[in-house]
Amino acid sequence: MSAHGTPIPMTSYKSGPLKGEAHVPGDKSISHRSLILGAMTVGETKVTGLLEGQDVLDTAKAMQAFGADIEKRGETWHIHGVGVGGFGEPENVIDCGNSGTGVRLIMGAMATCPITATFTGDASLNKRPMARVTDPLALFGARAYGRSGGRLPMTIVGAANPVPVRYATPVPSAQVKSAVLLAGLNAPGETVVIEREATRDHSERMLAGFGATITTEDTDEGRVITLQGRPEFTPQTIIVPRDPSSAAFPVCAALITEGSDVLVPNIGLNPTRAGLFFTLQDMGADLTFENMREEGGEPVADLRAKFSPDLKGIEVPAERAASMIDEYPVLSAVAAFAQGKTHMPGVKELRVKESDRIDAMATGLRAAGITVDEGEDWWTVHGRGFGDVPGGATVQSHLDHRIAMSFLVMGLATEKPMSVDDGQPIATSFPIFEGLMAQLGARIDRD
Ligand SMILES: O=C(O)C1=C[C@@H](OP(=O)(O)O)[C@@H](O)[C@H](O)C1
Ligand SMILES: C=C(OP(=O)(O)O)C(=O)O
Repeated sequence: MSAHGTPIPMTSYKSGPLKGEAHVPGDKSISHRSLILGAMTVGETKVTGLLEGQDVLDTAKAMQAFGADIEKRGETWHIHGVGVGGFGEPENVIDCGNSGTGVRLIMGAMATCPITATFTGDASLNKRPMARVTDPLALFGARAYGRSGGRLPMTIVGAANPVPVRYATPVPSAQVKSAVLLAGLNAPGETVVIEREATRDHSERMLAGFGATITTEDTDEGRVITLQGRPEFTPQTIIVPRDPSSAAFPVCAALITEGSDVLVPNIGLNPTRAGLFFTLQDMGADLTFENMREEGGEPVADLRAKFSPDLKGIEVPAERAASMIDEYPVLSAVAAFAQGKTHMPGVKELRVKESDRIDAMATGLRAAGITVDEGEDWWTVHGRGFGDVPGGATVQSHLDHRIAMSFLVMGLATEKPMSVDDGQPIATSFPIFEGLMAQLGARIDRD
């Protein structure tokens, strides 16, 4: 969805106590992958709990353009796929809207099919680097023609006779890893991806679920993932777990608002995703995992977050970065209410998300009265402690849902309200954010 409508300015006001249950939507990463793998499978894959955020809806549309039949009946999405290597050539440009995951995974999935497709996105996506994906796709035999700097719009000419690839990812990125694995599906023989730092492993888990032969081995080189090409996929019934990256917002809101006690049920605690929650506990948050269990091969718990007035700033371990990469914006908002400094190293990937997230957060935090230091690969938030964060700023969301939601959560506990210039991007990942927060007792208004 490239067309960006009228901005929606929003303001959040000191609130609390927040009480009740927050039922957040389905996991965005798993939702994209369900649609793409379903589209690569002959027969009917059924998905419930799919995130109906704009990013995922754009991926659904794209899969239809490549030939899959996708329909929602009742609460279930039904996908009739075309098989591995069966994608047809889209008649039109594929618009992935705001979604890095969507465009990069789909490029991978089509790169070993004998077809050509052109991709575009919104103003944010068209600034993001794509060479990280097109470089390894070239090794399969695919060609990419984009704007300078490897930016969208971009045309990919798929390899007619793909060869398998062995690729060590130069950046810690599940999107790059997944693009290579999806391309490897239609290459004969063994495709190998090596990642120095483990990133989210939803693709590996789901590929195995659909019937691919895929192994993961931790070695001195890093994590080595080996996939056998040209598998026979079996349609699946998928229940998408709730998104820990969305859960982060009500959890953090509860920690910083006086008297709060919020339960966020059924949250996936896959270790490659759960870093924020351990970091908050390290800061002294009253955050507990209740009813720990296993569902669909993933650890799941109900999160209980209570007002935590004595948070302390910490050193966030760099090796934890990949497991909480999307949560640094909201963590930095919480860090403003902690005593002392929170130092966050090893995070240069934050500079190439929907916005430069270090710059976007640092600018807004400073406007709200918080000192922030930053370098290319790190930043430090100087917390002022609970009850001493001025707020009173209007900040830019830069077409970035997580920036918008982070400042709106922050404003629930600052002395003066916090405003964002545009809350519209929230719909990409968390379309029910406003209603859910209101139900808990948060005052977040459209201006
Ligand atoms: O694979 C995925 O589903 C995602 C991977 C991460 O991006 P990178 O691969 O760029 O780190 C993350 O930031 C994004 O929200 C979702
Ligand atoms: C980085 C994100 O998404 P994407 O890369 O898919 O745009 C995100 O959701 O925080």
